[in-house]
Amino acid sequence: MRKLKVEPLTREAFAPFGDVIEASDDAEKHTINYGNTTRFHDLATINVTADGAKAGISIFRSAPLPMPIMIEVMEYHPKSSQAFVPLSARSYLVVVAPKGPFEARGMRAFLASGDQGVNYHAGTWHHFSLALEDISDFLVIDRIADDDNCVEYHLKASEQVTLEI
Ligand SMILES: NC(=O)N[C@@H](O)C(=O)O
Ligand code: NI
Repeated sequence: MRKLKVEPLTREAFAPFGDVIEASDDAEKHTINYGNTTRFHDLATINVTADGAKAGISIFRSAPLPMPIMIEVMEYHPKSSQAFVPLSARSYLVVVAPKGPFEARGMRAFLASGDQGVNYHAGTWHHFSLALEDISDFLVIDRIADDDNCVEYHLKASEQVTLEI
């Protein structure tokens, strides 16, 4: 089975797939609250209200998958973005592929720190949340509606990969 190398998560590397949510030096910063707070401004493009839907905030409590992690299923949300912000101060994995027809060779894996969130843009293929080490909580900002907004693809055996951390 092919091994997919895990890369460090950076805003630049993740740009084709979405946004990285972090208090980085290159973010637009505003000093507010009489100088007591720095606002790291407008870090992600949230798009969750298509077809009259509403924005929602949820918490996902994810259990780590057994090692080595095998990527067998991917998904995307055609109508909305989906953001994950770690609440357990622990690294986690992000696996994505470019929008459009799924291409296994287009998959990329990233190691996110406990200080980095990700926001998948609508249509970006991604694996469900991949906790590491222990059960981890993620704050999730996504679209709340009763319609179907999740397309799943089960990878053929020849397309499946294991993650090389
Ligand atoms: N199914 C669900 O709400 N979660 C997935 O979209 C995910 O990306 O974890
Ligand atoms: Ni998702």
